[in-house]
Amino acid sequence: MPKLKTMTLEWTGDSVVFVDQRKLPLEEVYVRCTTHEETFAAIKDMIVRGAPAIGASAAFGYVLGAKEFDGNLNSDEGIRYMESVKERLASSRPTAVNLFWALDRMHKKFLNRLSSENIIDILEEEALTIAHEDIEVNKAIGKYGAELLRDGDTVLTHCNAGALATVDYGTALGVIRAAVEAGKKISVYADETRPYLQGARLTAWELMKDGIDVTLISDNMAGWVMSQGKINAVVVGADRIAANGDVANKIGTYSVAVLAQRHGIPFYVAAPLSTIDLLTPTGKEIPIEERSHKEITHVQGMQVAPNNVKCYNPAFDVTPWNLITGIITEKGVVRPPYDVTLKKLFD
Ligand SMILES: CSC[C@H]1O[C@H](OP(=O)(O)O)[C@H](O)[C@@H]1O
Repeated sequence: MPKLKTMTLEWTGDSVVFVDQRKLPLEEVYVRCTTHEETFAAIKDMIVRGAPAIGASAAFGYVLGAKEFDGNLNSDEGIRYMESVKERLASSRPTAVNLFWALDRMHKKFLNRLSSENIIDILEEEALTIAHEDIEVNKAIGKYGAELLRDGDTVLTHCNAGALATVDYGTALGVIRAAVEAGKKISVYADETRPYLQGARLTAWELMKDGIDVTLISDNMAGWVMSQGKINAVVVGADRIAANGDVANKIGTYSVAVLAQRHGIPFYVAAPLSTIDLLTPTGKEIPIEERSHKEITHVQGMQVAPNNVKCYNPAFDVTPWNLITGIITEKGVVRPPYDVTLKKLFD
């Protein structure tokens, strides 16, 4: 009996199993990780992706690392080994702060309780707590966000900030789910989100499975759709929110925010407090991951560009705080000045 099983991942006690999100929606293939190195690879290769999902996955990877150690974890060697496990998992992807938040939390628990005989059980419990908390947090985000949407609204979203980007339920899609659960008729326009196509492959798939009205568009259609008056609000996820409210999210989010402002459409970011990084002052300091050029030159393995063409593939961009109408968190919706209101969330 798995100790935790959701659409995104399953914790069995000695492995973490992911649905391979690279293969969705055409194939549901599962990948079992029994070591921290395999979990590192699953995050790096985007078998599992999405800021909160990455954080929870790394937490389970940390537990697997502790289980691998052949010796006494309560020793200098054991402490050095767990520091190496933390650093290895932290090196999988640089932008989503949830990864570092979860690993810091796991490592703090390890250092505080390493003399306990059942340290591995304690670490497993902490990873499960992180996972279960994520689901509850997403439902709270959904509740607050749903209050911003009216019956009959059409929402545009970018990338996938759904159940597959979290342990379950989703952040931006959690807002849409909660509004529908509250009885509101909500339609969604989903950007396909080149180059990795999280919108086409994951968001459209999730919403159709839930019976929520979704229209898939290519990224370059967002402006035209807005100019036709089809969109009432934009709701997206986040990978890291800086102390001043600048938001790093999937590449293309910034363009959507500019278009939303141009058309007088409210632009909301849905994210848990674990995505807010008060130690990063502004978006300028957020590390932006660059990924393989093959993600641009190939679509699902089919080459669509000339051999050796020069490419630039930033996986994220930064939306300045002054383009963001509100940030929907599990503690409510915060509005500018974010350098003040975000800090208050942690009082
Ligand atoms: C709920 S966070 C989802 C966030 O993560 C995605 O990035 P990636 O698919 O590269 O992990 C994207 O930025 C989403 O908004």
